[in-house]
Amino acid sequence: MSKKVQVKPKDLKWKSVQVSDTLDDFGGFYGLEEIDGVDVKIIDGKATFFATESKNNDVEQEQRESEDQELIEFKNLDDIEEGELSALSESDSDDEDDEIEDEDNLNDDDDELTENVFSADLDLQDVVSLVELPEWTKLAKFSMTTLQGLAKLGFTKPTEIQAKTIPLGLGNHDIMGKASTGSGKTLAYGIPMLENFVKSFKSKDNNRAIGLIFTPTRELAQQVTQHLTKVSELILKEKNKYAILSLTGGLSIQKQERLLKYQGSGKIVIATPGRFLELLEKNNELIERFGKIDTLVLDEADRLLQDGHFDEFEKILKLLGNYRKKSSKSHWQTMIFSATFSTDLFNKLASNHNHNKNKNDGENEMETVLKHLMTKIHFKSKPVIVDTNPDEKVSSQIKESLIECAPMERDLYVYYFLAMYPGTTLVFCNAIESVKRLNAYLNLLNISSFQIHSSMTQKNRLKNLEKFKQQAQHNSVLNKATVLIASDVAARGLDIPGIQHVIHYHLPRTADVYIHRSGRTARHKNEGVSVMICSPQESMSSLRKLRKVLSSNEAHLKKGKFRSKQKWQKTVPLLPIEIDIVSQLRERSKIASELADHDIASKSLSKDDNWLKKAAEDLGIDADSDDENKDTYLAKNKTKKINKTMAKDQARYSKAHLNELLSIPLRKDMRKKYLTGGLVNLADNLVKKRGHNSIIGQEEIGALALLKNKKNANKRTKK
Ligand SMILES: Nc1ncnc2c1ncn2[C@@H]1O[C@H](COP(=O)(O)OP(=O)(O)OP(=O)(O)O)[C@@H](O)[C@H]1O
Repeated sequence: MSKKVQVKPKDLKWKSVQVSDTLDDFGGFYGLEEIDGVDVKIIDGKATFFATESKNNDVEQEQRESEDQELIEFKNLDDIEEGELSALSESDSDDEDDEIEDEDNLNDDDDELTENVFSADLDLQDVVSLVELPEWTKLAKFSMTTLQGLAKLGFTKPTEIQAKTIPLGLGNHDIMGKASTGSGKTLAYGIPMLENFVKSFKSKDNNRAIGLIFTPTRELAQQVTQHLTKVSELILKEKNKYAILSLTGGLSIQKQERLLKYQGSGKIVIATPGRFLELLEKNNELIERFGKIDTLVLDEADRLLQDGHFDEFEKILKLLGNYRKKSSKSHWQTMIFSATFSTDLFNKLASNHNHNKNKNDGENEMETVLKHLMTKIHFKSKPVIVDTNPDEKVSSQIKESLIECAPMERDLYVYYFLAMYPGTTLVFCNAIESVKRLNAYLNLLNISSFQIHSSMTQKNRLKNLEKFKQQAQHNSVLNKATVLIASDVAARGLDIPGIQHVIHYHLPRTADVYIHRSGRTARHKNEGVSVMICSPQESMSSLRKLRKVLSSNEAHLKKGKFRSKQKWQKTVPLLPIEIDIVSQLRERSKIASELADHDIASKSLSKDDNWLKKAAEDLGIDADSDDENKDTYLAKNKTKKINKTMAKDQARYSKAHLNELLSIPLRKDMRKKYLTGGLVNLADNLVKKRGHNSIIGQEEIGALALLKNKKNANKRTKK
């Protein structure tokens, strides 16, 4: 009886197996080999090979001859049943160098196979552990690709909205999903679509488009694309590099048309309606291609169905719907998701329906909204409504607060907040000019600040977002503030990791914008702070309206069980302010504000002059500045800007003065003249590096902890 000895995977003599040359018939296989007379045992989660001794010598002998033809057997992970693991050739660690050396000999195709189909670090241990995601596998049967993606992202269990909607999505139901911001809606609709995508590799029509996802902003489309790509990275190999494709404005349409021509590209498309309509109208073939989709998704649906997106979206639905009818295929599955679905957001939809009349007593808000939606969007059947936050409007993981100040002191209190709580902060302004100005103001105060707004090019928006994320990572170690200042284009859906605070520099115009802005913090299971800065007048008017909408939850009104509406929340807790710190910041803030006004006004004036000169050149006339003065609007506008500028030496002096002030450390309780005097031995704290990073004598406490302590303190005093 010949003895079995352990052999290394690379010493095995694999024989390649002839298979048909079209990928489809591989049933997901990318290359196939077989071997006989070798046993495989799983030891410590790793495949170990045992060959008969005689085989072993031959194996070594022949291995050298067949080395460069080596095609390694890879089984598409989706075909691996639990517990059944084919013998996958894998090098153990001491052969790593040879393995790398071998790879150098592989020709391009083999390179592609080795690198594309199976990442070397995904050894059996990982594959075995992948199926051990019980919280997911008890929900439904998922492909190994999806489980592998979820395991790699560390998503050990589904969020509530995912657990409730994924089985419905896999069951091809139409869905209307509502869940608080940061609760995982992207994968709630993304995973059922990815499962169809994985299955499509076994279907004959491997080029068919599987799904279309529409988002209201380019950034969100980019983010959803990245999110889905990460989950399905295992199957998205060179061959499928463009299978999940983002098609948005702001980037080259020619390139997007070229990418759509690649074999296997655009099986899942994430698009903004404007650009997608432009592509459809330029190329009828795309109408046929995307008319065949299985699933259509509207992310941030309420925003998509207003703000002018709806007209474009309606045209897209008509083009694809007409094709669908002609091809007499059943209608596609439709899933619409948002954190906010409130009837007043759907006025445009309900314009030809007076929704008050059509509203049945006790009908809840979601049903009313859905009724209007169904007049505009053709569903396969009545969508299943999944509402995981019927009561609260703002995620319960967000601590809200308010800073009341004079209208001209907004800058000062933003500066105060950032000085006191140097974390990662997102500041929202209602106007692009305010974004630019605040960005200049904070940079003058040596605070890392970046801006994104809709009048920037797409490339610059994405670049600034990237720079902000990198700087935030760097600064968090140094406990320094990093700020992203944004207009509401950034409010929706952006998932920027680690945002600790959201500041509303201006009060949002509607409740849903407030919810979406605040939802940029407290993502998934994290907590965060949302601070509104408003004047006393605003507190009495727009803030009261905002709070009333946020607190009114009609979900409580059930037919026959009329319960009184929750008393709307009269107050949001005021943020405790250290007046002595504010007083030390006042002069710096004033100089920085003036310099920021000067910067913005000077840039704007020079832009106006250039524009006028260019316009005059184009018209072949002299740029006569008098013309400009004759135009009262231009003249007034110009005067306003000139009044904000200062003479060059004045600007230089102010800057020098500001830098001098910035070199003086802030100190709590200015009254204490001596470091060792008073109740707290400041010197001791300094030596032991206790207390606030940049304010002497100030205790180190974050805004979230401060508000939580305050809330608990209030509870205690009420008892
Ligand atoms: N099952 C999960 N386990 C852990 N984290 C998850 C899970 N699903 C999603 N996440 C993470 O939670 C964060 C929020 O996800 P996502 O952006 O999909 O939320 P959302 O509900 O779409 O938010 P918004 O309403 O702001 O668009 C992301 O960072 C995502 O990676």
